[in-house]
Amino acid sequence: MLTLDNPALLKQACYLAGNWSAADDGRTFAVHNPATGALLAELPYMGAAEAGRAIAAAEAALPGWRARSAKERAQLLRRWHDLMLANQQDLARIMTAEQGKPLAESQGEIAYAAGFIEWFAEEARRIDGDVLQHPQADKRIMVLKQPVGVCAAITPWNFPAAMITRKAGAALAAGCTMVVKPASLTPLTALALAELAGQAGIPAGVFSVMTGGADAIGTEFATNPTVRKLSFTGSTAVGAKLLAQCAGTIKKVSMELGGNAPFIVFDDADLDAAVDGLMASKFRNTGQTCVCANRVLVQDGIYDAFATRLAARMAELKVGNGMEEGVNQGPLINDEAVSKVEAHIIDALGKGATLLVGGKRHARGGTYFEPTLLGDVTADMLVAREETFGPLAPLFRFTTEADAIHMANDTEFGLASYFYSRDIGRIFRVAEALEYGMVGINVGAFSNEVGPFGGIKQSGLGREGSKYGLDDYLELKYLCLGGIG
Ligand SMILES: NC(=O)C1=CN([C@@H]2O[C@H](COP(=O)(O)OP(=O)(O)OC[C@H]3O[C@@H](n4cnc5c(N)ncnc54)[C@H](OP(=O)(O)O)[C@@H]3O)[C@@H](O)[C@H]2O)C=CC1
Ligand SMILES: O=C(O)CCCC(=O)O
Repeated sequence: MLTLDNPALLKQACYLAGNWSAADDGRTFAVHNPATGALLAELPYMGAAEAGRAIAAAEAALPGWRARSAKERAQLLRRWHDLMLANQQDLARIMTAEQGKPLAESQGEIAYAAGFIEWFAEEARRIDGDVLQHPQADKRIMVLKQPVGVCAAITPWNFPAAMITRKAGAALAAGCTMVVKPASLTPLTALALAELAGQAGIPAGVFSVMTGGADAIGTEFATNPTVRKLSFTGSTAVGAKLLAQCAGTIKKVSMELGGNAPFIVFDDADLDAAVDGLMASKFRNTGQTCVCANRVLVQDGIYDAFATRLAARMAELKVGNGMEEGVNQGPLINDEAVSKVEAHIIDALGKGATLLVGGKRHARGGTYFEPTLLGDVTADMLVAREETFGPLAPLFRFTTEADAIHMANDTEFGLASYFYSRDIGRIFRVAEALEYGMVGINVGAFSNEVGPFGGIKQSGLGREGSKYGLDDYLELKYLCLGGIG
């Protein structure tokens, strides 16, 4: 049983056009706690018809929302942010219950998620146009920035709050309206955020959250001509499908997809700092993050020392129910996630890797898994190519800087990368050579509302958060004014 200070935050309905609604046919699906298997809620299993109505409500709300002054929109966003922080403990409890991450991480994610709303409330006031010099003296060029219009978003289960606010904060600040479909595994945090948006005074239809059939809702979002932009965070396969579907109505898209992050430790690195950085990067959310280190590349001269220090730190990790005090590794999200980690370990050991720590399902049962360290991992193993999305750190050995850059870039993905070095020349050379949207240099965690988050290659399109994140929700309009002279 989930105990909350404000039980009204635990929803059993969807928030469409400002009303709490059931599916048209009354169908529901169950949401379970991955730590215990307990049933948390039965939620509406909606489809294309309800998605079409949510989009129509977002269209109806658009003229009023975009006509408000930037200051008014900013004030409402600010109120939403404040309510998120006022309800931080309950939101974190809901998140840990449905997602499994330790409560401290959930509390951190609520603060991170609220940070995007606060940031875009501030940025809303600075959506300024431009006046440019025309090549002819009697004319002027003006550039206006206007909201894209109705937006839709599909979000994943690994960050149930922040992946919504990073999109919705920018959309609402720009003057767009938005319909969100959260992951079916973690919809309760999203619905609690919708409750708070309503309490903040964000008008009906400006922000809606609907749950149900991913394929039907996704197809409606991607093909309905009223939707002018679709923003997606999730797997590359689903992102590619949505991108193709969006082509029919030439929508703007933002895609934040899978990664295969290299974490490079050079001989000249501060080893303790590198171990700290890897622990932060690899084991955040039990390894279920698209920016988690997926391949740890370690230079020959410090390979053994790094492996020994890392193994000692990993042995300290406490696996358990995220609601328990002191736990820093929760369960994996489901059985498929466990199977993928197991498959990567079995494949690597079969091809010559060595097991240094962990390696199997945790004695607690369920979807708990032992934090695992593998040595002597090579490019022919599955873990070199695929995102593990679990608590597995594979160590690859390299000799030269050129080898490290080649190995790091040898993937179709380009989201996050990390390296540790104290040589300033190397820092510039390697940072410029890495084919990634984000590079952590002597840091293992870089996510915040100010930095532009996003990837290249098959990791996606567009940037979220930061002063650049608003651009994805704005259109430029060119006005040419004559007859001045
Ligand atoms: N970039 C990232 O942050 C993430 C990457 N991943 C990667 O993807 C792998 C698989 O995770 P998974 O949860 O299956 O990711 P998915 O891409 O399947 O799910 C992400 C979101 O997309 C929705 N979705 C699923 N199928 C469709 C569809 N046909 N049309 C429209 N929307 C759809 C899901 O809805 P529903 O939940 O209802 O199925 C969910 O809201 C992970 O192991 C990881 O490697 C996963 C999550 C986040
Ligand atoms: O895995 C993800 O897609 C969420 C990104 C986490 C972050 O914002 O750091």
